[in-house]
Amino acid sequence: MTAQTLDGAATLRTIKAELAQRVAALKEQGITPGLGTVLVGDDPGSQWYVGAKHKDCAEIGITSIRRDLPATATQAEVEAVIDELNADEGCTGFLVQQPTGLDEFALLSRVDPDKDVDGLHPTNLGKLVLGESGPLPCTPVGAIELLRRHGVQIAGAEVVVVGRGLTVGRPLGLLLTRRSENATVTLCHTGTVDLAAHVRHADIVVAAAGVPGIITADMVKPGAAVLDVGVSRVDGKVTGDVHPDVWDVAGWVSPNPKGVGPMTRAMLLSNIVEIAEKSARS
Ligand SMILES: Nc1nc(=O)c2c([nH]1)NC[C@@H]1CN(c3ccc(C(=O)N[C@@H](CCC(=O)O)C(=O)O)cc3)C=[N+]21
Repeated sequence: MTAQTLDGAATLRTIKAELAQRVAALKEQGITPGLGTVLVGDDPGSQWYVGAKHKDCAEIGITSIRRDLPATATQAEVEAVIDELNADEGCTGFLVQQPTGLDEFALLSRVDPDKDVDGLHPTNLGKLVLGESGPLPCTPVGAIELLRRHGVQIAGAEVVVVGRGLTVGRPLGLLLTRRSENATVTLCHTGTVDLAAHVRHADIVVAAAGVPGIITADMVKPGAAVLDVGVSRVDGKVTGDVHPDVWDVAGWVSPNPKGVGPMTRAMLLSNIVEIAEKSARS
């Protein structure tokens, strides 16, 4: 038996086609959405991600505003760029690519929460906890959307999330336990004593630990859906948290690359379009 693919690359293409129509409708109302990015330093991975986001935008008619700063940029210099983008009317929303090596909490907090396309501003994470609407974090929402678009049932499912990071694991537990999703979530992490015992019960496993191959075939319930969110580089190649043998046991697997990564970009585009549509209504 081999698992079916949760195809993030194909789903990104579908979502882009849907969003292109909404962008065209906005343009008829005289609104052109604009995405800003702030990149600090010259990490090749970060440069690739930011480049991909702007390419996506160009394809669907979203304007790009790109601010690349040298690795020597100070906290104050990055904050000045954030202030500039907060004030820029052509910038619908923007993000500061992580990691910056600077005080990340201060940077996140300085972004106008209404322009926070990452959904990581303390106000927006607070809204998520409180059940209020607002921009949502792209990677965990992308993981949920990937399951939904492949018909994997979330309501009633036992979900094991491995990883408690700010951008994936922690918000994913909050998202999946909302009434609208109705999953039961166990949040595992490096302090979990017996990871295998938890994963074995899961209908859906989300591996976001950043430990190559941490999810092995013997841990997975036959037929389960396994999402590989971990990104490590082993010998220059992207390597996920899911061991390749898991494909023989699981019902669904999201590959890595071409799984949740492209979905993160899809949800970023979706957040931008939603902010622009909200401004069109007001
Ligand atoms: N403020 C901020 N917002 C982010 O959303 C953010 C960030 N910082 N820092 C880094 C992470 C990582 N991230 C990815 C985006 C796209 C892919 C992606 O599309 N990957 C492709 C190609 C992978 C490759 O070949 O390198 C794939 O999975 O198929 C992956 C990872 C966004 N992040």
